[in-house]
Amino acid sequence: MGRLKALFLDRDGVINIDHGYVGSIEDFQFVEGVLPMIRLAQEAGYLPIIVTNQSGIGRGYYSREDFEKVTRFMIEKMREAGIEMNREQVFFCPHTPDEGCACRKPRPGMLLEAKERFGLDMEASWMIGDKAGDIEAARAAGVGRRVLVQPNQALNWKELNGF
Ligand SMILES: O=P(O)(O)OC[C@@H](O)[C@H]1O[C@@H](OP(=O)(O)O)[C@@H](O)[C@@H](O)[C@@H]1O
Ligand SMILES: [Mg+2]
Ligand SMILES: [Zn+2]
Repeated sequence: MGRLKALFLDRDGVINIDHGYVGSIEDFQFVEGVLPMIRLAQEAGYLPIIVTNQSGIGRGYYSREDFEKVTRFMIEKMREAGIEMNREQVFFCPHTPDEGCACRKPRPGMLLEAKERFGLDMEASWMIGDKAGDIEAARAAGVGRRVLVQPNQALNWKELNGF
């Protein structure tokens, strides 16, 4: 039995519309079509894993608790859409760019933490991001397939081999 393969997902601009430092449920709108896409990937054997830069916390725009509230809401909606999702599948970086942390994309820290937690086959895994830094983080973490989407546009995964 091969190790688990992941569908790594950026959050803002991929799962929800990136309005800029989304820190409340009111501002959280799912990108049209993204939930069915994630469900399709899960049915194809991919573990959805969210890796998100949340410098809004470090910048003081919203708190960690605000982020956790939004995350609970997001997970609930994903479950309602038939996706098996829990909090352990969400990794975030609360730091500002100038803190020089290891977890902020384009650094691979969050993806490597997920690899350890779930015993992932990174070569067989995918990354969907809306910024170059998302793709760089995935490449640095050894993720085999990396897709840059237009911000706030869901991808039609039937067109992509592998799903
Ligand atoms: O796309 P992910 O990684 O899920 O999250 C990105 C957000 O944390 C925010 O990242 C910020 O970049 P800076 O962190 O200020 O460079 C800005 O681009 C915001 O518009 C954006 O909402
Ligand atoms: Mg993004
Ligand atoms: Zn960090």
